[in-house]
Amino acid sequence: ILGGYEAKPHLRPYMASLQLDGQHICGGFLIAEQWVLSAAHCTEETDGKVFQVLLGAHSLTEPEPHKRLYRVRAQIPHPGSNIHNNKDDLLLLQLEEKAELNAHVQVLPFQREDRDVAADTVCEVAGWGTISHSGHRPDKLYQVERPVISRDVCNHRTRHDRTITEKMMCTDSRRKDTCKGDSGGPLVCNGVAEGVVTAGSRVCGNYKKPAIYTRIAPYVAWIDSVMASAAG
Ligand SMILES: CC(C)CC(=O)Nc1cccc(-c2cccc(CN)c2)c1
Repeated sequence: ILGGYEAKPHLRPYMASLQLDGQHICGGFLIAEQWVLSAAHCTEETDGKVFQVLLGAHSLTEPEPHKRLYRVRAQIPHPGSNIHNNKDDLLLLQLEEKAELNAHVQVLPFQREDRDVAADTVCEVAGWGTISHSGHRPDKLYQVERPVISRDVCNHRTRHDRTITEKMMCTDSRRKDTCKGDSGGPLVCNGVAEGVVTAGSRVCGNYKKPAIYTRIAPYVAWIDSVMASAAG
């Protein structure tokens, strides 16, 4: 997160850190007791290894009550996701067991109605992604508020030049922005997850490259069917 600030501990009890060998790779969030939603491109550099999911954390390294690392039973990327574009950039992770819910571990509801969030709506995004252009990785969760920008503005020739589909949304990226390691985290508008951070052009804090999110509502049928099929 660039241009943001340290989050108040445990006010985002749905936040997940996707880790490999104890290292934070991407964000994610709890959508059901045994399911985390994240971004498919987070598996690009994992060389087939399966993530572990840290829940209930504020600091990545310090011991905290209710902080717990879960094994993953299954990792299911959306069938349409690929490394060449940001399309269908979603990843469902089934935990080995149901997460123990408490004050620090909670599910976040996601938007089920497929209607665009109005431009200028101020949403919030949090993550353990880099907090400086030099790539400093924070130990604590950071957050930032960002206004939604219209798809027409985001698709302008000088911005993302018609690559933003109706299944994506954008926020202004002038100074304050998402960055490496924030992928997979939720864009929360009025307390509801509307989008999932995707890397897009993989630049951060440049107003010419607004932040891109995969909208969740268009994927409700896929999410529900995967969770139903693997239930139990
Ligand atoms: C395996 C993955 C972690 C590889 C990856 O995603 N790299 C990478 C590098 C630079 C910026 C970003 C990035 C992420 C989220 C939002 C944005 C843009 N605001 C950029 C992402």
